[in-house]
Amino acid sequence: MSHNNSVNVTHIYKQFGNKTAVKDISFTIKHGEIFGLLGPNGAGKTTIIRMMTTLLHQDTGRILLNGYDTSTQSRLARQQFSVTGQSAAVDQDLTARENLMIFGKLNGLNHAAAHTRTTELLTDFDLINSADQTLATFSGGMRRRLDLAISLIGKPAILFLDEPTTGLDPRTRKQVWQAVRKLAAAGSTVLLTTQYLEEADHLADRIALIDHGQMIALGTPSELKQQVGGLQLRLEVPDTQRVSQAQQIIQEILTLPVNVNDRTLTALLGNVKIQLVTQVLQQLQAAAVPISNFAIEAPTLDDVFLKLTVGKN
Ligand SMILES: Nc1ncnc2c1ncn2[C@@H]1O[C@H](COP(=O)(O)OP(=O)(O)OP(=O)(O)O)[C@@H](O)[C@H]1O
Repeated sequence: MSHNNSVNVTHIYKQFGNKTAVKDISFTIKHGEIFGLLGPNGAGKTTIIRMMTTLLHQDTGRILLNGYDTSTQSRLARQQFSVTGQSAAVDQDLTARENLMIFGKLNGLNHAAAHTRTTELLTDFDLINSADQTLATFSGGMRRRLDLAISLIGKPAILFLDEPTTGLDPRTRKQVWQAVRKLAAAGSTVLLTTQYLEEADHLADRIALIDHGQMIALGTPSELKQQVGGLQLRLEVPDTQRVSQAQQIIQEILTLPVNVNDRTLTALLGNVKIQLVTQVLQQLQAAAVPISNFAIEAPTLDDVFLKLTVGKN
């Protein structure tokens, strides 16, 4: 069956008693896309995922996974996905290969098919050289890669990935990111929930920001950052006597508000042409205003998160 979108979520609502946990959420995810679902604690992410994975019924609205309705065709919908949690039910005393073989058979593969798939996954996740070691000897990163491999044994079209790198060091985190990218490149659709905005920034093609059960932003990481105001100019004038002169020069050229904090001047550049910044530097030099620090900074997803969700919780 072929469908334009891998996931279609349309106007879903969920109420617990008199608390509306999810309010009119809609989004689509394309085949092979990595989609990030972000939001502060209690925003409604888990409730959305539970409805998408058929563990909970939405009150109204519709969820289609590869065209199958999670409410009316739940068995077929369930065949479309796999869920990777923070702790897969693996056996510490068995080797990586043995664990994969067991899950292969649990997924209905015969011995030969389970063997082939196990070797494929061990290779894909760079575990082939440690395949016959027991999990007790595995590092956190190796364990996480094995968890991912296990959730892929039945070749799911859609993968729900919950906090895949929590507790991992930066190096092993990057290994997991690489494995996820490889997966999506091979055509799997990935729905990622994470507390690390940097992770979503690196991995997700698009991000939905949820707060109080509602979608408050949806876009690529760079589109979301644009909402904060794009690039920011920051410069420092060491001589406090000259700060207001510098502020005036910058304001005149950029025709933008310039904030002053002690010796540091900042201005959100918005749609201002970057060439104008060169003029700022030339004018400051012509006026003999010394500068001790200069930067043009891109906002981070943290800035987006703070701007769009702060004060509402
Ligand atoms: N079974 C339930 N009964 C009553 N209230 C619930 C239930 N499940 C969730 N809620 C409430 O719904 C809201 C959304 O919760 P949810 O767990 O979906 O948030 P979350 O975004 O996953 O949060 P976190 O990041 O902390 O896991 C919260 O206010 C929560 O208390």
